[in-house]
Amino acid sequence: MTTLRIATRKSPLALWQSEHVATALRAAHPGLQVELVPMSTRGDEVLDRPLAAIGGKGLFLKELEVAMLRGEADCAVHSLKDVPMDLEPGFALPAILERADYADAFISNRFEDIGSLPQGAVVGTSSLRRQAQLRALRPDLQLRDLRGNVNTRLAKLDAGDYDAIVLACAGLHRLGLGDRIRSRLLVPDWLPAPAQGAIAIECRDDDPAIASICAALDHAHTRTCVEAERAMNRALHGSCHVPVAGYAALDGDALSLHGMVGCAEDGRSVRAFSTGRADDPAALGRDVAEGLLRQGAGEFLPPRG
Ligand SMILES: NCc1[nH]cc(CCC(=O)O)c1CC(=O)O
Repeated sequence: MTTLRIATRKSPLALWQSEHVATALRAAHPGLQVELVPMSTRGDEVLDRPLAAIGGKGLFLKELEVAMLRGEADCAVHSLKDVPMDLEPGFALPAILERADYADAFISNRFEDIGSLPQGAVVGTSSLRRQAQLRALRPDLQLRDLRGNVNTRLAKLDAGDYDAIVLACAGLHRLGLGDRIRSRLLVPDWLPAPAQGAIAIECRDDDPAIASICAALDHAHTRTCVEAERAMNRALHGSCHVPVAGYAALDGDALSLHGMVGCAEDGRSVRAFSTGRADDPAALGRDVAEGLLRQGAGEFLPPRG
């Protein structure tokens, strides 16, 4: 191969993540040429409607997958939390990079944390998962939609449209905006999206040469954790239509997983925690999903079938 071509979305965060992968691949394979193929996706273009209404997270992948099928790119870089639980047939994730900060960030120009917001304050987030957790902690808050890339969302906060917003710490750190974080929202009180903070490389599953180049960046510890989180989400039929949150930690051989399913409208939620073996993260994910369903999570999930 002469040059490895990475398909990427054009948002500043996507470009940062793809550059990060390109740099790491060049370091892992001296002499390898790597270039980015930036492209726009429907998820980036339709900003006036909630993601759930226009087809969900897969929208951020589709155009990049088409480019790989057409031979215009060899692989694509994604935030793993935006990757659907079941990949399109014919694709694989040969590398999951070491997870950065997993936590959500509370961001405000006037308030330090959720607890110090005044009664009835306006908080911006379009994430059902974040809305459900905010409602549970503070039923008085007014939650308003907030879409667009990270810089757009910060600009809307600065324009005074919101008293506070919630974003992922990882994205802020990557864009050099870590100083905007007023407080980190931490496990177990607040759970992130499954796989938040992890970057994945996707490629065609019929191209072992490319998969093996990418696999040099795989981080086994992170893969174990996010497999537990994604197996839980899969067992719940989670998607961006459902407020599902989860975070797994690995300490030696001991894997643990916190899970939550909630209701964005009224903040009701169920939570589960369990521990399992590092060599079977999917079993732990299913175990926590069963615990959530036993407690009535089904009520918050869309009808099956
Ligand atoms: N939903 C968009 C998205 N996808 C990944 C990140 C941040 C980086 C990450 O979580 O890996 C963000 C922004 C955010 O949620 O604030």
